[in-house]
Amino acid sequence: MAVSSSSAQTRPAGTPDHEPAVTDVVAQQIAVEQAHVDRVFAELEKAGVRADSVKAEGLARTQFGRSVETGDAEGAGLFERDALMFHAARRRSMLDTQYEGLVFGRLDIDHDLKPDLGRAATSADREVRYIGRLGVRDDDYEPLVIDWRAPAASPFYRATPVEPMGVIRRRVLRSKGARVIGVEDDLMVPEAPDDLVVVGDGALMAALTRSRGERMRDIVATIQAHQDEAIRASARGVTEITGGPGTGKTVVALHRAAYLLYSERRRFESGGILVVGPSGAYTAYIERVLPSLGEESVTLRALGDVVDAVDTERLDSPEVARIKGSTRIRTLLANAARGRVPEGPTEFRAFVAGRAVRLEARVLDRIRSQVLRQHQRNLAAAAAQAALGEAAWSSLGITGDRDAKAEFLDRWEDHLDVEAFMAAWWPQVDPREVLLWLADPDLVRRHARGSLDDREAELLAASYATALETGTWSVADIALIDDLAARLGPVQDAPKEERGFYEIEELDDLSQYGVTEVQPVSGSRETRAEVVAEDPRGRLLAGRVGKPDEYAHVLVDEAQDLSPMQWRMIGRRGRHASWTVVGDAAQASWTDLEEAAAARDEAFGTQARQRFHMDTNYRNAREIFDYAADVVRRQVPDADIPNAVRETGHEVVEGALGPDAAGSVSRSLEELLEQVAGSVAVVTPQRYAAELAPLASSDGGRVQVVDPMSTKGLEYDAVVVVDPHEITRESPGGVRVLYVALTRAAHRMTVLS
Ligand SMILES: Nc1ncnc2c1ncn2[C@@H]1O[C@H](COP(=O)(O)OP(=O)(O)OP(=O)(O)O)[C@@H](O)[C@H]1O
Repeated sequence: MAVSSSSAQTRPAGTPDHEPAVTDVVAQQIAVEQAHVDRVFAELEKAGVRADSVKAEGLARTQFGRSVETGDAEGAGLFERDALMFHAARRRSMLDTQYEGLVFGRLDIDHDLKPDLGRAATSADREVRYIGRLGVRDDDYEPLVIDWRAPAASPFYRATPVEPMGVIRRRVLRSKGARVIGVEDDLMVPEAPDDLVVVGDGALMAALTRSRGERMRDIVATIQAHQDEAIRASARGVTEITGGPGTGKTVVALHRAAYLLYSERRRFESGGILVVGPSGAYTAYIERVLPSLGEESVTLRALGDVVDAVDTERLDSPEVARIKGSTRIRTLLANAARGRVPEGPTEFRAFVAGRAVRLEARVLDRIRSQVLRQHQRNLAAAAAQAALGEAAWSSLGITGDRDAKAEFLDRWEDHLDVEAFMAAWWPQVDPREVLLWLADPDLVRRHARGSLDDREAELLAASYATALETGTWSVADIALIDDLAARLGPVQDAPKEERGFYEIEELDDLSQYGVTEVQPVSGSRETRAEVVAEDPRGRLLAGRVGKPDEYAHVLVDEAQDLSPMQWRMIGRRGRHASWTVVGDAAQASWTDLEEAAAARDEAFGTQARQRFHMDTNYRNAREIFDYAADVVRRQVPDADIPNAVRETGHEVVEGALGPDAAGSVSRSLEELLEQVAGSVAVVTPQRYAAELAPLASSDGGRVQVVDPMSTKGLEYDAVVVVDPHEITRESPGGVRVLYVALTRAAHRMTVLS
């Protein structure tokens, strides 16, 4: 640790009159900052009491909307809200050991600073500004801490020695709860004033060297100037953030979400922000970032979890995923959604108003097509019944008798046979049912004629047979369920009286047997759960697929992986939204980038776009990243290769896998567990997954065994990459997915071939 300046004024009382030891100076600086942090916490305690009463009056949330810097009633409302958030955050912090400090920054500012003159003003002319996760003022309404998102905090992120923006010293405070445990300074002028101590080797390096936990941390104390630009960019239109692995795209995008909620709270809190990521592991990994920034109102969804009632992690084979992801499949979905219900009736026969009516399959098909041209299927039962009635009357060949027709149609409306026929011919169709119809290869071939070949039809049908066996959907199915839901319309409840009727019947039946306690028809939760557990089909159809929620802002991470069908699904949730889209084409697992780009453009509409490019890799040690970059460059010459900033002196270790894969991997694992303090991952292709799975229990949960696709967006202290050749062979994106696996390690990596 470096101490570049100190003086008698900054030494603690009683220090002998010689240069103080480095630790003394640091301890003393920590004590100075601790005094301020204590004041902030004391103020918040008082504010907590005030905030509770504000809350009781229901006022707090009606007064949002302006910067915390405002001195009027709205500012007060915002401040009380911050106090409320503080109390929520504190409760959370007891559970969350990662929670790092409410006050994390300090600026010493000289408003008349002339950078080229070098020396800055003495303490009397300087302003001290503290930066934190939320804004806090004292009784006189003087700011004790400024919210990191407020304009007044901006120099903390933007000041550089070339353009210091008045800042002499930028200080980052590290804390554990309310206790300050370290400070790191950056000097923005060539020489510090005598009374200003500068300690530390820079906060960024300190942050990057720390070990990785199970959850991503926020970077609010060390956001870099180019990242800050993307975070604070205009909320309108589409913001695209690109850059290679580890360049902070995800973490920047999440801070942007927090910034949008701060700068336009009314719009984004009521309209909602949706964050979509590649997998459940990813959402679990990032889920603490926004709460640690004080924001709880963002919806996080994995691609397998975008549609309500369905949540899956199962991946199809690359071949099947390609069929399900391409918009070519829409022909099949459209035809299936418009087609006959399998096993539905193929003709209608009944006596209505004393007349024998018979309608053949051809007529029924024609009526169905006509009705569906104007209506969504699930909303068209009444229209279908009416059209059927007209057709039935025409089939009788009676002309000119208006009264007879009116009487016929009247009887038709509530005829029991017609009702029974309608229930079978035009039932409410769950979009998931339609997908399960596709387990029939003949039906797929018939409906997909011209859009899928026979082999593709075969593969697709087989995948739905698998769904029916396992009771699980695949991630790619979710977008198809969503597409079908949009075609079919929401499933309608049966009319209320009807249900009442059955309930009474059941009640009567049971009472005959002396049963006194009667369950509702839908059954108790336990019974339903049991049925669902033993019945794969029941599992696939559990819950209700509702209308998609719409959001005011949609943030898509790992956007390069979205298939065209997934873009359409997300697009339905952001029809009136602004977007933040984050990605790196060199890490793509969806191969037809052009088709995906077209679907993405359709989702964005004609909105203006702004682009930000990140070119510094903050995750991987330079040795690790150079290794990965060499691999990807060979096959993807135009890959966007960032610059890794941190060296460790530890090269990537290459080894042989040998016939005993588990033995080789576990030896490498032991070494890595010795070398790093945090998380270690074994990234393995499918071939060794079962054999290596037991390694995950080693070392108190520090080790994870994961497939390459599931590591997207994640990172670990150390990684063993197993059989890179096989990873390339089995993955949908080939070497691009291997590139993902090779860029997950922060400090150490072993590759076993
Ligand atoms: N300014 C910063 N200060 C401290 N750490 C940072 C900073 N920027 C990025 N990082 C760290 O770098 C790592 C990589 O960030 P992130 O996961 O957001 O990168 P990414 O570009 O999304 O990567 P990938 O495309 O490989 O998933 C994270 O540990 C993140 O906390």
